[in-house]
Amino acid sequence: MESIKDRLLFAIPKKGRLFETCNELLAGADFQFFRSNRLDVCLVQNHPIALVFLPASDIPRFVGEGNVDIGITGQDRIEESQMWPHVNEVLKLGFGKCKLQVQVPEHGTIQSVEDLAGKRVATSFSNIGGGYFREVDRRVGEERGMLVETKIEYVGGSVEAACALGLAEGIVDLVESGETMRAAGLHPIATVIPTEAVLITSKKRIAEGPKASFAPLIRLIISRLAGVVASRKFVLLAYNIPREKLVEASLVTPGQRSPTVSSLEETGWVAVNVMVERAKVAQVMDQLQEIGAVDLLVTKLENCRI
Ligand SMILES: Nc1ncnc2c1ncn2[C@@H]1O[C@H](COP(=O)(O)OP(=O)(O)OP(=O)(O)O)[C@@H](O)[C@H]1O
Ligand SMILES: O=P(O)(O)OC[C@H]1O[C@H](OP(=O)(O)OP(=O)(O)O)[C@H](O)[C@@H]1O
Repeated sequence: MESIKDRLLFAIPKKGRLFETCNELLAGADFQFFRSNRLDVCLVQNHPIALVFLPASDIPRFVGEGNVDIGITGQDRIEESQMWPHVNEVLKLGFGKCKLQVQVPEHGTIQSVEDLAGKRVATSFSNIGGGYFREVDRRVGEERGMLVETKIEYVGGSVEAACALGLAEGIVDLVESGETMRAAGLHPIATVIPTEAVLITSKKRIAEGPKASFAPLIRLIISRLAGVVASRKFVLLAYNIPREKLVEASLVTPGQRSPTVSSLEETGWVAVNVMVERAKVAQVMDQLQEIGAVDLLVTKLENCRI
């Protein structure tokens, strides 16, 4: 295999929730690679980059300790590995969004974190969960005038089963749709942190490593991924509107800098092209129609730089 020594090392989650979208991002940014079956390192064909496929939970450490230059992982994993001081978060990627929540059986006697203090909590996030409950214990201990110590029980997966199996009275786990939580008969009583996938760079590798010359390549990765992320977040909206309604419509669709406005052949009418957040576009179209816009067209963005 060609040497990876002279290449920038880019860590990507090798499986799990972030894997698929990471691959889509890399393809969207035109980083071309072929990954042979089960091989965890592969070369990008059109740039001096080697992709290293690692567990999402290990990526903060590899980046933080300077073994790789740049990586994608969840903010929760960075917090859990206590690597924030050693990495720079350079881009929020807009996927892998969920919350780390304290959950308890829906119909049980424990219905607040204060009720849970001093009992057992199962989690794969021992550092985050431990830190959170140390603070709860301190507060509850002061109120009760006694030492309160919640026991953190580490489990590697299927955390939601812990209460039913009698291992713990509550859990700390990730929640996105809430389906897993509800299926296990649990409900949330507190949010510990929100999280999403981010691009991180190594402070150590950049400061001390022999790879300072990779700075332009890191800037290219950030700029290309930011373009793909923005193109997933925004759509292009085009509409026609009487010129006298343009000011009012521009308040609803201000665009990135300002809307692109061109005259129509029909006197008194203009055509507007503007970027709108995908999640808000239906509501924006309703508002524009109320104002008097017609011929509204939404186009998906393939890529962009903003
Ligand atoms: N339900 C979810 N919705 C959105 N993002 C999630 C969800 N579950 C996990 N994530 C994000 O994806 C990251 C990886 O989670 P996942 O459970 O896929 O990892 P894994 O493959 O089980 O474990 P490892 O970290 O060992 O690779 C999490 O740290 C979190 O940031
Ligand atoms: O709120 P939801 O949409 O149901 O998602 C939450 C679930 O997703 C994650 O697990 P995942 O399914 O990735 O598998 P894992 O248990 O192997 O980590 C997380 O650990 C929860 O169990």
